[in-house]
Amino acid sequence: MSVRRNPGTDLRPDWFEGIRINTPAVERRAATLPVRRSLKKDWQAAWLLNAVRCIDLTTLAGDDTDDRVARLCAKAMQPVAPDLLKELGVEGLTTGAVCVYPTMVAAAKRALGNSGVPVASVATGFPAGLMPLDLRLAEIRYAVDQGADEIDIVITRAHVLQGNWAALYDEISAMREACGSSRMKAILATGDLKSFENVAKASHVAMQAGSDWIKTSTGKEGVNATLPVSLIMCRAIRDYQTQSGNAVGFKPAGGLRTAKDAISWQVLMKEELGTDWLRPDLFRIGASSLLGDIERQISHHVTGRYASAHRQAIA
Ligand SMILES: O=C[C@H](O)COP(=O)(O)O
Repeated sequence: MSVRRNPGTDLRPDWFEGIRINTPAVERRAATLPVRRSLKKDWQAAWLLNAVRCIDLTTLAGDDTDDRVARLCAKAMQPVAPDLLKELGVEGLTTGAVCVYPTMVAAAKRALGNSGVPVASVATGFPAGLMPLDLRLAEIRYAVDQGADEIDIVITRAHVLQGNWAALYDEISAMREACGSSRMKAILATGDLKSFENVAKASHVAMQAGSDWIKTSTGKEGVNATLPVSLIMCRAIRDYQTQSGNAVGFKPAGGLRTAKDAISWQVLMKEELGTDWLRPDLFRIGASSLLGDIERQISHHVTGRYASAHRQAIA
């Protein structure tokens, strides 16, 4: 299967400079999403299983070890108990990827073997990104050498806050080049960007510079993924596709913890971008502790009761 890439474009400020956001309208629209669908039971299970295949199962903690990463990878390869999957008639379900720090990539690759589950590595001085550019690029190359299939970069927030779109474009383009054939997600750290206009413009620049996905947050900002900010980013993806013909993926990350969150974000993708954006090549959910609640709800769907805690996912 050929791997989808966004080739990017030249920097085109004319594609985004005129953007104005009607904040109350965005917030009203986002507020309707969690209640928009009263999903029938069977559909609910299907949406939860789909969320699982789109999760970037993540550990990004200072006390990560090879053993913890190996346990995470075991969960990524078998995210839902086999007896539940059998009842649902589902085989071969894995998460979309695992996401780790660069020094954990080799351990993740070893643990995942030939399962086909990709390894995503954060890089570029995650989470703040305040390192000289040559060191950030070297970190990308290190993660790629270790075997990372995907690289989650962070941007220099100051470039956005100062409206320095050329500097932002050049930085992300250089990162894209350093990624080589590994696909790149650009983390905008939207909680740091001060306005919806900045989020929209940074989304456009990141896509023009060749990001394969745009991602909301590191999980370490004061405010991480929200539905209003995700709506802004999805509309930027839609506009960029109209302007350039290229499809770019979306990854909300940070603070997504419940099965209800997983469904709300999928409703957003379906309504704003269409069903192509419910597949792992165009949609990922970055989460360290979402899978447990999803498995709980799937278990309830299959057995009619909630399983005891020891049966639930570590993540
Ligand atoms: O990219 C993924 C995020 O770091 C995960 O954030 P979380 O720990 O709030 O789920």
